[in-house]
Amino acid sequence: MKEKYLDLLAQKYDTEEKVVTEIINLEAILDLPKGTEHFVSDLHGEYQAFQHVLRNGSGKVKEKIRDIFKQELSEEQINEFAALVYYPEEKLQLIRDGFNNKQELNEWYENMIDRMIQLISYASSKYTRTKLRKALPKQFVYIIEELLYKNNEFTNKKHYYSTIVQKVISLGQADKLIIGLSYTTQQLVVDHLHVVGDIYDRGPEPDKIMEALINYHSVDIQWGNHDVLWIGAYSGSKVCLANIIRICARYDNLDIIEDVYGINLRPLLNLAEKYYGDNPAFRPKRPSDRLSEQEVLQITKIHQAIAMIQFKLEMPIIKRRPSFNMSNRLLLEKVDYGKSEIMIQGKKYKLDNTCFATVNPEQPDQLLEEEKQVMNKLLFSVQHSEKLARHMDFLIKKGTLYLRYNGNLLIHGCVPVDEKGKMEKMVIDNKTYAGRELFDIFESYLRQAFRNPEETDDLATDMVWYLWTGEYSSLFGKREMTTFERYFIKDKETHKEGKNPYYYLREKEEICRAILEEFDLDPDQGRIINGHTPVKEIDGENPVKANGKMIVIDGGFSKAYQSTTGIAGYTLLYNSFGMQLVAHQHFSSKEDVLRNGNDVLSVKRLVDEELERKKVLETNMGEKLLQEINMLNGLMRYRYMK
Ligand SMILES: O=P(O)(O)OC[C@H]1O[C@](O)(COP(=O)(O)O)[C@@H](O)[C@@H]1O
Ligand SMILES: [Mn+2]
Repeated sequence: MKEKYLDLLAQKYDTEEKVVTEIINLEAILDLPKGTEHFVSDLHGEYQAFQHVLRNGSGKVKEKIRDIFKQELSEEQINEFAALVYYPEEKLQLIRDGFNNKQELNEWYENMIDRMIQLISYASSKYTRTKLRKALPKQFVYIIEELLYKNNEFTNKKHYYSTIVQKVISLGQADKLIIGLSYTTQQLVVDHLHVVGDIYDRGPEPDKIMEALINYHSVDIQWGNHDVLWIGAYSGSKVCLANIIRICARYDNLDIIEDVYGINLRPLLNLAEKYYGDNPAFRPKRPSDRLSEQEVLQITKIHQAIAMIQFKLEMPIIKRRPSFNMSNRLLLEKVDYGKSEIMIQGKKYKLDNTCFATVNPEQPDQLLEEEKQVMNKLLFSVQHSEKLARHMDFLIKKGTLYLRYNGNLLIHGCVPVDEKGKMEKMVIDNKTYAGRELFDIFESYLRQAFRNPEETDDLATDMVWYLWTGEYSSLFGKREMTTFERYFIKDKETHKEGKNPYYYLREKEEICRAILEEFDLDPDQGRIINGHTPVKEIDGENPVKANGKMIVIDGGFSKAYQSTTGIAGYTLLYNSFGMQLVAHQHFSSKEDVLRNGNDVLSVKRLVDEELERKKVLETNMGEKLLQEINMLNGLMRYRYMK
């Protein structure tokens, strides 16, 4: 077996020199400082704000510009330069419009190209030349390398370089070069991106975020509860599908379903028009000015129709899966339809804003024939949307339920524990799981559901819905989801969703250490990185918990939640010098950055400083490279050193 493998390897490295070169190359990489990891979470469809954080590398781009140019450029010029690197196409347009003389513009080009080359040279100092080359715009690699490796000490060469730049300008290529250099800079400041869940729901453009991630140079995703809801819908779960449409209606985002993913809502609208009227509890949350009263009414009707379908669809699942332990959510059975009341935990509540026209009180879990047909059509449409297929494929390919990366544990929600901090157990298919094993079995069910989209009611598909809303789901982390109560009961007491004890126990170092150990990570070195719960900076909450073992970075991108956090949330950077938490102020708009240089105010907070600069050798990637080196050494002995 081993020899066969080495023979295969020898096809790629077919000369002694090739093997030696690769070994030396890999050894050199191991000795370089580790690349910068960038952590973001809870993007919730806010593409513009996300783009900004991505393009400015949570402040890294400006930091590098400042490092090099603080002596020669004013703060205003630094902001201008940074805006150019973030949004080169638009900024160039503005700059060009500002010049009325070609000569001056050309001087500006020459200056700018020179500065950008300096910036790239600085930002790439911890990479090999090969890696830098891969990040350069393809059509300009030769030119940029000539400019990069110039040596100003030999002034006779200066003329040569100036000639190159002037040629680029006179041939009308300056804009393209600057744009290419800007994207290279963005790529160099962040080596790898982690998205700690919740790309979808609430905001208007999750699809654009997906496209940006698909095009990003290096990324992994830890699924959030909202992401698995979309995966569930695509995998055949009708209840997940009802949920995503309900949330889109609630946030006035039905465009995503109809226009972006091409899913026909007409059958649902017809049903909605037939059975529902206006209802204050179901009006969209942030109706925009672009909506007419008629459109608001339409959305309100769709919202009710799909919410009622959702409540009905939940019931058979709860009944066929006793281990989900959700029988208290069989709410439609607890309603007194005559009196419009409900009994919850022994207490009677009045129901308001009800819309039970399609409910048969004798059999409240029964869908009308029309409702069934609507759901079948919707599911067909969802499973045949090419764009959705591409996005869901990517989520599955790059995503996991949790990730161990460079010694840290990345999870969107929580590790379900009891009050004492012991991992909660769940019985699935007659076997008991807890801790890491529970995560692994959840993930394998999700993948199974995705592989079998034609199965709509099997355990795997039901399990995806459980991940959205179940008590021991690592993504949800709450006792129950009180959607029904939020729509129909005034008393806010019933809206509470009791959190898993994890959310107060994670303040304790020993709990976090135990979790890290459960995931086979070194508790002295590792940390847990969490998303999901907005950090209420307003109330003095600290995102760094448990003596630094726990970092909560809910990005707070979601506009709907910014009033509860007081800021626009956090992102995290982890480079060879240590970890830095970045607090972002509310993002106004791209135009504001472009015109006024008003970058989001990002305040850095040091989480931890490495005593010695961390090298690639000490990372996940380093481990892989070491294995490769070992194999190449093996090949060397086997083939060439006889
Ligand atoms: O803010 P909305 O639209 O009422 O949604 C509230 C629901 O969202 C959830 O908070 C889940 O979403 P998050 O993962 O963003 O917290 C549920 O627990 C809750 O019922
Ligand atoms: Mn979440």
